[in-house]
Amino acid sequence: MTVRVPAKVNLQLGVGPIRDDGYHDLVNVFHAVSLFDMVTAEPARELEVHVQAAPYSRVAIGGVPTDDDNLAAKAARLVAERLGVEPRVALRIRKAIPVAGGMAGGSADAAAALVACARLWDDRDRPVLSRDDLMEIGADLGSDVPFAVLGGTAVGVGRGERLTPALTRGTFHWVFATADGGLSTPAVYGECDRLRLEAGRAAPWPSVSEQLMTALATGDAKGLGDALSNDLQPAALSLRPALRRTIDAGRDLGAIGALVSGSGPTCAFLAETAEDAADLAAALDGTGVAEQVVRASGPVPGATVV
Ligand SMILES: C[C@@](CO)(OP(=O)(O)O)[C@H](O)COP(=O)(O)OP(=O)(O)OC[C@H]1O[C@@H](n2ccc(N)nc2=O)[C@H](O)[C@@H]1O
Ligand SMILES: Nc1ncnc2c1ncn2[C@@H]1O[C@H](COP(=O)(O)OP(=O)(O)O)[C@@H](O)[C@H]1O
Repeated sequence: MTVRVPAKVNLQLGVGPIRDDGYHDLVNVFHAVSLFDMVTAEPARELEVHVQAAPYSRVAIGGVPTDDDNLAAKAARLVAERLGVEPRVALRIRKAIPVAGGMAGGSADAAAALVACARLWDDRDRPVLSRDDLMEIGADLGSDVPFAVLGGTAVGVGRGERLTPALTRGTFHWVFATADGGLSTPAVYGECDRLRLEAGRAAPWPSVSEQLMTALATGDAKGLGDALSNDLQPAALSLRPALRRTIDAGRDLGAIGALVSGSGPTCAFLAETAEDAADLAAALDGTGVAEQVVRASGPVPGATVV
């Protein structure tokens, strides 16, 4: 059973006040893009996790656990528990999504494992677990996991796990600049809180950008480029000042939108056409500001059996 699962970029990441449980209330507009991890699940004597970089990808897999800490392993255990079976499965993960890169690669693998294990263990004719059930189980694994099951473009509220699909038209063309070394998501949220406290600014209550929703619904790439926003960007730049050069380089080379993807350090650039994206990727690669330059388009479906 092999499942293909996409990376995400956040088109809007509005970070509200910190809650009693330590999470922040968000308006999180997720957009799934055509950069995929593959997860294969096959029967085995016990739960095993194997991780490798996808062919032709230069993802550094050093930081990815191969034990029970791997989010895909946690996902397999939760599905087994719900179906009342033993988690006897070997999970083979081929990663193309950068690790700790702000593109939700770990969440993607968890989503893929949920879908793959449910297919492996659930009743084919009368499945116990629906896609909604898998999204609900996913929310216990991480705020971004339900979206990796769903895919497309969607607005997430709460900690990002409560999703409503967004209306979109056409395809958007992206270029991603990866960085050497990741950024820790809790550290970036912590830095966001610290910067707000230092500036004496109360956390605003975020709301969905109408400009963004209109651009998505009409397939207006320029409008989308103008409406992109990420409240975690100042924190990511504070922790990794070199990213400023990457963002500026993309803009100088003609990107119609540029921002840090989620908690970073990957930077995302929007182009008007596929051809513009190819030109931008080639030019950006030549500047040396990125570890790797990757092209992708969106929206694409969530975790899908192939
Ligand atoms: C920032 C975002 C944007 O989509 O993703 P990345 O860019 O890291 O992929 C997400 O909010 C990350 O989601 P995810 O990576 O699933 O986070 P979780 O495992 O749920 O939480 C990890 C930690 O992030 C912080 N966190 C996460 C979500 C949220 N709404 N508020 C938070 O403060 C908390 O410190 C939490 O302990
Ligand atoms: N399957 C997995 N792939 C990547 N990282 C994983 C996985 N399972 C657990 N992790 C841990 O989660 C951390 C964050 O991973 P990732 O989801 O790639 O980043 P981000 O939250 O920035 O999108 C990694 O540094 C790693 O320790």
